[in-house]
Order: sequence, then C-alpha cells, then structure tokens
Amino acid sequence: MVSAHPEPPSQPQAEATGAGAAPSQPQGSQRTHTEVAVGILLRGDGALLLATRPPGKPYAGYWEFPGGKIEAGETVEQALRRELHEELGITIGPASVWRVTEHDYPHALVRLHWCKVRSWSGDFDMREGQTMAWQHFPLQVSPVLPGAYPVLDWLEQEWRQGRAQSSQKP
Ligand SMILES: Nc1nc2c([nH]c(=O)n2[C@@H]2O[C@H](COP(=O)(O)OP(=O)(O)OP(=O)(O)O)[C@@H](O)[C@H]2O)c(=O)[nH]1
Repeated sequence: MVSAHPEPPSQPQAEATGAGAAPSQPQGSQRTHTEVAVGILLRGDGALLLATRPPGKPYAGYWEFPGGKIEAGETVEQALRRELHEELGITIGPASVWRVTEHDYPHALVRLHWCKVRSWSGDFDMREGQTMAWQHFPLQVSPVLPGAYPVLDWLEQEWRQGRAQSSQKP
C-alpha cells in the first residue's frame, strides 16, 4: 500500500530549475487565483483515473487527476472537455462541479473545480507523454499532487461508506 499523502519536496524539481514553471506571482493579497477544471473519471467498477504530470511542468511526474486551466470565456465543463480531449484524446459526457477546493503552491494559488465524469468516448491516448493508471483505494501510485489530497480523502470516505453499506445487505 502506498500513502496518498507523502510529504512533497519543498521545491519540486521543475520549479527549482525553472523548467516549464508558471511565472511567479506576487505574494500576499495581490495573488490571484488560477481557475482549474479537474476530472474525476470513474469507471463502472469504481476505479478512478490518475495520470502523471508531464515533463516540464511544476511537480512533473506527480500523479494527478486529468484537467487544466480554465481559459477566458469557458465554463468549467467546456474547459474540462477541451483539456481531456487535448491530454487524453477522449470526449467526455456531461460533467458538473462536485466540489471546489483551493491550494496555495509556490508557483500558483489555484482554485480547483472538481467534476465527476462517468461517461466518455474514444480511446485513451496520452498525448503529453503522461502515464495513466486506474486506481482503487488504497492507491498504489505515489506521490500525488498535494492539491488533490482533500478530494482523495472525500472519495475514499465515499468508497468506505459504499463498501460498508453493501456488506450490510442481506
Ligand atoms: N490537472 C490537475 N491539476 C491539479 C491537481 N491538483 C492540483 O493542485 N492541480 C494544480 O492545478 C494547476 C493545473 O495547471 P496545469 O499546469 O496542469 O494546467 P494546464 O494543463 O492548462 O497547463 P498549461 O498552462 O501548461 O497548458 C497546477 O498548478 C496543479 O498543480 C489535479 O489533481 N489535477
């Protein structure tokens, strides 16, 4: 079993080198949120999809849920559909926001709009050189982006509740 919450290095490699890192933002109250659409792809057997962050980005190699930044004029759903097509080659069905979280990284203050996605079409094609893995709890991959910890905790709680309920059924 692999812990979902290992301690990340204080300076991820890509940031230390500056390779692919987002421009640094002003500190304190002037920092603006980067809005991000994130997809929790759920398979019929309850597995969820994680992928590694592509080389050249902050936290490269960390596991994350697929998604990316929302562009001007896009809804969360539109951004997610575009990102998942660009990154994974799939076209998602309906997606609506399930939870919103924030995380303050050295490279960005992000607001993450999490959507559960249960239907998609097309074959998975890792177009940015990522690795993908369908995961059940406990996760077998590590490390995971710190901004995903709260959502992993909620999903694990749901999974435990579902398991407890199904074991009580006659
Ligand atoms: N996709 C994704 N991003 C996450 C997760 N958790 C989390 O904190 N983030 C943060 O959300 C931001 C997403 O930005 P990104 O750089 O991946 O977005 P993008 O694909 O549009 O990048 P680009 O600007 O290079 O095209 C990053 O700061 C990342 O650290 C997660 O589980 N999935």
